[in-house]
Amino acid sequence: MSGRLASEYPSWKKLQQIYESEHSKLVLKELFAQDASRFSKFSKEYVAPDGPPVTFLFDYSKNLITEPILNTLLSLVKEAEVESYRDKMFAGEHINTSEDRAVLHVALRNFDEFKISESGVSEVSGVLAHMKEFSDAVRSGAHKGYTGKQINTIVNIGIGGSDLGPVMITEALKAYSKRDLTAHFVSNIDGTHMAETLRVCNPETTLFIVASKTFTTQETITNAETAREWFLAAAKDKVHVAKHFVALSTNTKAVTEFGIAKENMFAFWDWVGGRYSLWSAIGLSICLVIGYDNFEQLLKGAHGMDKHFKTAPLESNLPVLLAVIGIWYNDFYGSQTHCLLPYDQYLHKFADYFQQGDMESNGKTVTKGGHRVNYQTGPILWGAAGTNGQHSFYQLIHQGTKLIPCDFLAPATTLNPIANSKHHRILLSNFFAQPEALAFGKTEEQVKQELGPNASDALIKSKVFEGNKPSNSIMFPKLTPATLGALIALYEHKIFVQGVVWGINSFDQMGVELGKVLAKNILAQLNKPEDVKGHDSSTTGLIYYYQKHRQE
Ligand SMILES: O=P(O)(O)OC[C@H]1O[C@H](O)[C@H](O)[C@@H](O)[C@@H]1O
Repeated sequence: MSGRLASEYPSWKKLQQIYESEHSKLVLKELFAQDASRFSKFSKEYVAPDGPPVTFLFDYSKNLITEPILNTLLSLVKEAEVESYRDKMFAGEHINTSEDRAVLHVALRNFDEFKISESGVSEVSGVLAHMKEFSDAVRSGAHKGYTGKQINTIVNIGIGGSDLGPVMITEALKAYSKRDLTAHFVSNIDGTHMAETLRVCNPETTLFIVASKTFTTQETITNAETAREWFLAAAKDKVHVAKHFVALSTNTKAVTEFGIAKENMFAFWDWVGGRYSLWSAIGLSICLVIGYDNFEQLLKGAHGMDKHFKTAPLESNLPVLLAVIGIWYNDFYGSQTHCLLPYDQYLHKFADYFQQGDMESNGKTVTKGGHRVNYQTGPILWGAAGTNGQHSFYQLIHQGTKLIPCDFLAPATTLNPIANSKHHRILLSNFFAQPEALAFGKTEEQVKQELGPNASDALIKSKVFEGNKPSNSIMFPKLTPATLGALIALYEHKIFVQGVVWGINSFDQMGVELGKVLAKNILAQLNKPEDVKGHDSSTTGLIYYYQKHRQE
């Protein structure tokens, strides 16, 4: 975040040389054979410094690294002054320079421990108390709808960071949820999303949560207006809106103009980035689903990781290690993508969530100093819950032409030990087997032995696994709210470290704007062909086709 080009650091140049001279010799099978203590050297157990008990094992031994490579990567982190920028973030300095804002999602889960002086920080506990009071009232049935019935359905209307976090967490922590409260999440402007949701809602028992940091996002405001119309068609009197609509936002004026009273608004501040906002009032739907106490555990789990990130030396700092291993593949091996593979059905939205977290943060081409980078920045992030991916895209990871580093995550104990935990043992056997197969593969010799003397050469070749595909494995005892909080914070800080090394601003998202502006202009031209002006022939042709075929 210094704005310097990463390629100018001495360690970057050294890493390039190391890669060129050594990468063909970096063979996992040999690295493991040469060093019996490789696992203990390249794995760490995280134990939360305090707060709710959280622990997990981070095994990074199946990576194409040696101690000298790792040390050089850590020198890169030093040269990029990551520690100093980390301290600036925790101190509330305005490290989001293009928007002149602090970056303080850590203040949302701080419980007054780190001293941070930025306006709004002292209001965090008040908003948490408001969230507790309101979620308790809805969950207990004390908060009633306009006909006196209990609320049994919530609809969170939001998009991007005002949707993905709550969706991911409410899925991940479903085991802790109030099962008689149904939660829906409407994000897309496509009317289908709202229409299909309203079809299963009853206006007397539904609470709408309008979640938008800016309260100007076209999708969210349009969806909220439609929901209000639908509600008023049944409730008739506007006075009832107060019991059925709340807002989560930084924009009091726009919330009030929409018709939601200040008492029904849960505030947050401009120093909370959208993709880092699940810890803020944006987490209200999470509180409603899992209860405030579990939400607080989630925050405390993340806070433990914040403390670790803030104080652990670089060589044992887990977000730093995760970040530099990612940089090694992204910038030196030329890997374009990174795969997140949780072996836990509850985490099936984990990769979707970090698609925004990582790609919106580090998908940048200019440094903070305005220079175009001459190296790769953020990876393309993707993934799915195991074992489903094994029956679809893993083929390419195993035998395709691309190097795809993977992170495997799994709980030792399942929250659903059905059939005597048989399912879980099968699941975990796959969690152990896949990284092993990726790393060590299967040689031509082994295939020949298996197939016998009559097998054709082509068949033998098709069954060879080259191996040497890197991965991290993260294993935790059980998926608890605090463990999930720590894992999310681990990846958040990984993104931070990588952004600082690449010299980019991980906290703005200018790239999202152009499409929004063009869409607004086109919306005003959709009525008549003669209004369609100022576009290339392709865009004009597409709009004409729509105008010819639409039926409204
Ligand atoms: O919460 P809102 O202000 O409605 O913003 C929702 C989303 O919209 C934008 O396009 C941003 O790129 C996202 O970072 C943000 O999360």
